[in-house]
Amino acid sequence: KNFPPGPPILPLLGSILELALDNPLQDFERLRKKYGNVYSLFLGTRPAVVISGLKNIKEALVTKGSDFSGRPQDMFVNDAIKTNGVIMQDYNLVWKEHRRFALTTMRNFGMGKTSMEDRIRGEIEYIVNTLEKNNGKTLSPHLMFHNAASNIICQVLFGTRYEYDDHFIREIVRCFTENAKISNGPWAMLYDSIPLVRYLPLPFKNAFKNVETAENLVKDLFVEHKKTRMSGDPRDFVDCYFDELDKRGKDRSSFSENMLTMYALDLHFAGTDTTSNTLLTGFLYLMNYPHIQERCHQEIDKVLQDNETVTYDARNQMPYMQAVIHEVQRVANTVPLSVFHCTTKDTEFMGYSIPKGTLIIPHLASVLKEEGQWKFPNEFNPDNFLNDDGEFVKPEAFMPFSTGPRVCLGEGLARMELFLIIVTLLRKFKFIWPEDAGEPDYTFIFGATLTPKPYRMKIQLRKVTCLAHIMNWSRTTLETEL
Ligand code: HEM
Repeated sequence: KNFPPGPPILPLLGSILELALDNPLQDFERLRKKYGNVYSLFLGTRPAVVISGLKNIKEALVTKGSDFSGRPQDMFVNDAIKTNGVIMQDYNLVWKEHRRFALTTMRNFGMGKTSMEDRIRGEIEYIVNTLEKNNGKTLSPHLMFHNAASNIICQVLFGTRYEYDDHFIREIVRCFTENAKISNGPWAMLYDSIPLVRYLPLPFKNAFKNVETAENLVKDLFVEHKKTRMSGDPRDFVDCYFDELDKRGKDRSSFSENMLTMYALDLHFAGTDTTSNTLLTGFLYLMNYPHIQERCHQEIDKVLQDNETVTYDARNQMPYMQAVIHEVQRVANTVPLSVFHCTTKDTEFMGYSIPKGTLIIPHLASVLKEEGQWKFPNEFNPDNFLNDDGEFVKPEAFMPFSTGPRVCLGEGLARMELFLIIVTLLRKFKFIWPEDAGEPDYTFIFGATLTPKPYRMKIQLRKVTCLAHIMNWSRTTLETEL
């Protein structure tokens, strides 16, 4: 009663036939135009409310944050991850304690401070090496960026990085890629809509096996950590968690080794595809808007001059670069439907009644292109983030990390990664759309995150202007020649 309007509901299927399974984003937009910024859908027998537009998303996720910050608990994805970890944890003490722990830990490790920067810069050296080896040639950057994002989060979690053919990382990536596909596909939909099928040996069982495989791999790492850790002198996130377990003694509240296993996998999953897909989108646009890339080069050269390292602080002197990176995130639209929320109690919203346990889909994509919020909603244009004086400004509608109590926990880390990687690479290289590549395709492959279609980029070392750069360039060029 008084539930938001929506398309007709079929028995068992609900309104699922309204959505194209391979990419429902256009359907979400079509339904928004027909039923308004707050409308309902039935995913099988499960009621859901889709919320679009800045005003409504803010009202739900911020103003009524405690009513709207739950997570659904009886879906395929919960059973697959056994409801440990933080991403799918309900709005409860376990979530609160673990979220606070991660934020404090990452801050102490330098979330916004130098040591986190060093971890990121260390990984950037590997990207630079790869690009230098390909000077004058073309390469496909997908694996390179994926590996870099994965390694940065591995450095934070486990204090180590991995070559891409390493068994550990290959298996983790395989498990998550397969599970992301199963979670977004028809088997998960069937699992969620018709509870009886859950007991049948259908392909979704593979997802449970994959989670077990990933858990066992991480548990092996914990064994190693326990052998070498020094209590009170943590090297990484896992050590910090063990210190926390020691500190809590018998009264561990929600902290446990099982929880850590899924938590580590959660953070790795959340921090890899998101960041790497944003980077891929960034370089796709920078190559095809050479005048924007050229302006980035000019600002970087002017601000950094012959400073050897790129620091995160330098962003405050680079309004244009900041605008470009934010614009990349706006068009990348990496997590278009956020992570699904759930109402924690019966609540009133925009004149509608929404019962406790209703699935909430924050349609972030609608805000990132909302008419009236942006100067150029449908263009790639850094002016969206610059005022008339050329200063960087961030409109309220910039919410690729979502908003409210559930806002992305890795936002600080992700922003630092994007700035350091993009600026360091643009400082050293020019990225060119290959002559034989045809027209660029800006459409995305739909999944838990949006991925740009595969592309190649041509690498050209820039004519270097400062001494530190010349020295560095000569050494690496010489090494390559040798
Ligand atoms: C460009 C990169 C990234 C984007 C666009 C992004 C976006 C998002 C979004 C939209 C959500 C859902 C928020 C909600 O439920 O309302 C989220 C949640 C989350 N993100 Fe990110 N993210 C990024 C990078 C990262 C990184 C690097 C980490 C790892 C440290 C991370 C960890 C998480 C976690 C743990 C959550 C769940 C938070 C909770 O449920 O309380 N993310 N992210």
